[in-house]
Amino acid sequence: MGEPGVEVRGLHVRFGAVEAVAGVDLVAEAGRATGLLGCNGAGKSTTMRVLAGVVPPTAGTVRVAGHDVRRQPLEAKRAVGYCPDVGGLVPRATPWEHLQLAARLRRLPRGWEERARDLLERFELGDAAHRVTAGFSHGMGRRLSVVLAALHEPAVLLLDEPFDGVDPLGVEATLDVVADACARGATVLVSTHLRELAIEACSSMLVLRGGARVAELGAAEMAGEEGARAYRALLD
Ligand SMILES: Nc1ncnc2c1ncn2[C@@H]1O[C@H](COP(=O)(O)OP(=O)(O)OP(=O)(O)O)[C@@H](O)[C@H]1O
Repeated sequence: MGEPGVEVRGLHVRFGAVEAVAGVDLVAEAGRATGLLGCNGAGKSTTMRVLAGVVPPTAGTVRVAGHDVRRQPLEAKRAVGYCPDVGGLVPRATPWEHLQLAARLRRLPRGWEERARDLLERFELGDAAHRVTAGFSHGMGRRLSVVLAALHEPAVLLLDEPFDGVDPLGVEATLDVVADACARGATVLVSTHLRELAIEACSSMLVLRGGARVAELGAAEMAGEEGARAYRALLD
């Protein structure tokens, strides 16, 4: 088996007196989607931010596509496509301008426009491609954030709350993006509160509580009423 796409050992993240992440271990394999679940404040977004290179780890080792986020930050960031839980969009820019900027920053070769147009159509954003995002609904913003994360077919795709407030067509398009990424051998992490969508999108789930990992379950173990009860029990 090759190197895991994401490898986190003993991750701690502290913000002043708050320990947001308190010793998380996580190994996510290439070609698979892993869910990050847990209550509000469990440390999911902070873990995602560390993987995306937005927040530095206080302690622990974090490798993304084989690159240490502390020692090789640029290489690690290049390997990642990140949909943050909030923000990330420029209100006065259109989706097409966001895509142009992403393509330039990532030095994408000619031809990226076709994939960009295809993604916009898949996410029903074709008609809004040249409207500033300031007027977007919450769900439209979520969908555009997934498009931007997926544009360059990253080795590691990080989707933080991608389904939040998104309509069924957007959910379907997001599930397709996750499946496509897995099929081409990417490592996918999806943070969500929606257990049923996590089961659809991911083959295994990591449950966090109080900044620490409390369980790792297969999708089947989370399914149905029994799975719902098992998950609920992990949250208390
Ligand atoms: N920049 C920050 N400064 C101070 N505390 C922070 C900061 N970011 C996160 N925290 C704290 O860290 C803890 C974990 O937050 P985090 O956003 O990672 O949780 P989460 O599991 O993503 O929650 P949610 O499901 O509500 O999105 C919380 O107590 C939060 O208040």
